[in-house]
Parts: sequence; C-alpha cells; structure tokens
Amino acid sequence: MSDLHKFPVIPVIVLDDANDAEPLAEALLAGGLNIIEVTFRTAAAAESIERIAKAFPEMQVGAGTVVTPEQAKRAIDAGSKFGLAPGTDPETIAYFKQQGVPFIPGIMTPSDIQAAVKAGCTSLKFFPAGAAGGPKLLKAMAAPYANLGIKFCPTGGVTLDNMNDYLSLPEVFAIGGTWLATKAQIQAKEWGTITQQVKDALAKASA
Ligand SMILES: O=C(O)C(=O)C[C@H](O)[C@H](O)COP(=O)(O)O
Repeated sequence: MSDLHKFPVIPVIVLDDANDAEPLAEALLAGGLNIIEVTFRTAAAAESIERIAKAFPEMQVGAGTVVTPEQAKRAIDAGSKFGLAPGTDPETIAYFKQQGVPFIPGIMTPSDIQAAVKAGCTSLKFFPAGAAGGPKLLKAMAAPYANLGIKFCPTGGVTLDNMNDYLSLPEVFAIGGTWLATKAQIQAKEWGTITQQVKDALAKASA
C-alpha cells in the first residue's frame, strides 16, 4: 500500500473503448502521473488495464469500481496492481487480500470505517466526498480513529479548486477524480488537454 501513498492525485477513468487506453496512459505520463484507476463501469475496463500494464510497466495501473469478487478476479488477472471501490464489501476485500493486491474500499460513515478496518483495510476511499460534507466531515469523522493510522483518499466532487482543502488534512494521502481526464475528453481524444490538467493538478498538489 505504501507505494500508492506516493501519488497525491489519482485519475478516475471511464473508458468506453480499449483503443483509447494507451494514448490516455501516455497523456497522463506526459503530465508526470504514473498512476491510473480504470473503473469497472464499462466492458472495456479489463482489456484497457491489460493494455496499459503491458505497454507501460512504469504505470501503476489499478481497477476502480470493483464491487464483487468476480470483478476483483478479472481486474487482477488483467494486471491491476491495486483496486478501489466506492463502498465496502467484505468478500471483495477478502479476495484482494488473498491475492496480495492492495485494495482501497470506500467509506462514507463511521460504521463503514469500522467495517473496513475490521476487514483489515486502513487505506480508505472517502466517497462521495463533496456531497457527503467535504473536508469538514472527513476531519470530524476521522478524529476518533486517529490511533488506528487510517489514511483516506477523497473522491466525488473533488476538483482543481478544492483538492488542496483535502490534501492539507494529515489523514489524506491522495485525492481522486474524473476531472483529470473526463469521458468526453477521452472520447474526443483531447490528449493535450488531459496532460495539461494533470500538470496543473500536480503543480497544485506540491504548492
Ligand atoms: O468508482 C469508484 O471506484 C469510485 O469510488 C467513484 C469515483 O471515485 C467517483 O465517481 C469520482 O467522482 P467525480 O470525480 O466527482 O466524477
């Protein structure tokens, strides 16, 4: 897991066409980002992960929206080096653990946090961060668990404008979002725009 904590920004990607996988990964790498979360929301996800893992071994490619053990298997078989989900499912967590692949389940309440910790996870996604109450909610909710060493990755409504409100919290190891490479930009093959968005986000994260 510590590897994942090296990246302050995680692009959450929805790919409809696996042919876009390599140029997209190239655009992210050109912006300085070696990490990508390809969500299991489309039929192209597994093939996209496989293609990125093969073409760019320097890229930490992971699977997002992994909500069942069956999807977890497909994600790992395709070459995912980590997995994430919007929620906490004990069986999916168990599958990742069994395979020795880091997994970051999603939480939105103290009960979710406790369920994830009980299942052995201490790196958690806070989703949907903005709609749930933003940095203020996360700070208040994380306080009682400070002794457990839990770290969070807020996603959902995170943008260039508010990302540092989250990153400035000591319990936040990264933020994620679709704004770094939107579905529309990928469909329109706006690779230069995506590279620039990544550069802007990384510059802001280190500011
Ligand atoms: O699919 C997952 O694994 C998730 O946890 C959800 C995503 O992180 C959010 O859908 C990103 O939300 P936006 O950046 O506001 O579009």
